[in-house]
Amino acid sequence: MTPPVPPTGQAFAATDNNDHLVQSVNPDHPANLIPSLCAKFWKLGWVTGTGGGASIREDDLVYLAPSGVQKELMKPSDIYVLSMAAQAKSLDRRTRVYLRSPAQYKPSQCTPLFMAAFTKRGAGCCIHTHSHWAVLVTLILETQGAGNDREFQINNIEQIKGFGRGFEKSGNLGYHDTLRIPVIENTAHEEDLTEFLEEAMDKYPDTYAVLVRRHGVYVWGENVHKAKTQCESLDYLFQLAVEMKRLGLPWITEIEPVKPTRA
Ligand SMILES: CSC[C@@H](O)[C@@H](O)C(=O)COP(=O)(O)O
Ligand SMILES: [Zn+2]
Repeated sequence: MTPPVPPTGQAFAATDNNDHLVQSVNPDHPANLIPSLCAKFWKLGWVTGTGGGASIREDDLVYLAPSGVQKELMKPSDIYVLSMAAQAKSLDRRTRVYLRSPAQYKPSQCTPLFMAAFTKRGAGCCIHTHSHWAVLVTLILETQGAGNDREFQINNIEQIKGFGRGFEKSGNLGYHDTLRIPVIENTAHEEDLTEFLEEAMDKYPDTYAVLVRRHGVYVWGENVHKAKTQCESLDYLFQLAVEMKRLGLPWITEIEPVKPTRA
């Protein structure tokens, strides 16, 4: 049955809170998957101290975590649900049209940033981490001065093959391709990052991630599997890059594609 859509800008009454949207025995249902993924991400240091999070889109429905909660302890009943179609009809894009809204919480402050990945890239999942490695990479870039601090670049590392070529392109990057991730400056309030994230997406149409200086990273993918594996690949590369910097090794190297020869 299609869930009822509330009029623009209005919330459902508590008695009509569409609880069925977050009730499923399927572990892959977004309302079950967001808590279980965040519990895994917490162990990686990605969603420490209520920071970071994840959102999933399935067709028209977007599933979101509450704001300021311990993301590793969330329950399916804590999850917000909104309709993209109802949202698109809303005159004020800052007014969110929730089909389900747990009364005791507020929705994640990352909501407009997750929505940017869903609307501009058709993503099925977006992950936000406060990983030390992501933050450290932005700090290292900062020391390289204006002009060189707005993009992370790395090439000739096997894990780069963990990334898709780009939006609406098939296949993955190759070993010799350069992975480029834009960096935006942090703002006092999470939602104020939205216009800068969208600007970076326009400037880098093929990127699946945007770094936020001294804050973390947003990573998306066409489905949960791709968002998660791209986020893992990126975290691996960020950690490697920090260690390479410590060892005085460059992130970009001029290695000509060579045919391996037998000894
Ligand atoms: C540790 S507070 C972090 C928040 O300000 C924000 O950056 C964040 O990532 C999570 O926001 P939230 O609204 O709790 O989902
Ligand atoms: Zn954050």
